[in-house]
Amino acid sequence: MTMPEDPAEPEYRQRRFTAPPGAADLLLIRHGESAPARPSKPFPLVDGQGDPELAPEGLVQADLIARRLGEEHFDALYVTTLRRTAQTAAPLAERLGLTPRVCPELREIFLGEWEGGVFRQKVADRDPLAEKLWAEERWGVAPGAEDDEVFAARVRAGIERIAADHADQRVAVFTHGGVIGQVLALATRSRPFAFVGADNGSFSQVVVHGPQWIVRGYNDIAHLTT
Ligand SMILES: O=C(O)[C@H](O)COP(=O)(O)O
Repeated sequence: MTMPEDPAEPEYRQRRFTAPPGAADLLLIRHGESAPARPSKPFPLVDGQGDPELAPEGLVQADLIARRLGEEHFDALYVTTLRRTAQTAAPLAERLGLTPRVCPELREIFLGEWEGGVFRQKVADRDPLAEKLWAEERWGVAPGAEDDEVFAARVRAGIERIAADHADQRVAVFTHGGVIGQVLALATRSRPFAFVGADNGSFSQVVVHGPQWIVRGYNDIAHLTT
């Protein structure tokens, strides 16, 4: 026999996630597809780093990002020093009436002698050093590349700076595949490359609350596949 419910008894529903007070809610967006690398025409460099423009496919992805997010609220948009992030942010920035800010710390890993498009060729050719880089999960295997710990520290500094400037706010950060992988590795203490390979135009989400970085999503591409 079931007992009748006592209307005075308290009940406890499952809790929905809410960001802790003071946290910054960061949507990490990988830029759209960039122009193909051609051995005869290396990418222009900015501070030594390859700076291709978006490919036509990347421009379409930028529009799809703006269509998905254009009715949502963001307090700020960030891009890096590399034009593929600014080009990807442009349609959303226009819809929202926000001017993107630049976070240099969240520029891509510096790949030394493999900048300008060479990295893609080495990977496609299954160059032994490229195979070693993937096997050991260390960018520093590329000749002259940025040290992995230095990269991790600057990415951490960039995320911490944005989080400090945007407590209780929501921010879209247009950045790079290597950077998104690094942010999620820092958040989860995972293998270094466990989250490398986010798709162009994808969304990943991290809620940053001091040293506590809460992962809310990785590689959401629903807006690109409809
Ligand atoms: O394909 C590339 O050029 C590298 O993987 C760089 O990735 P990114 O375009 O996300 O910076």
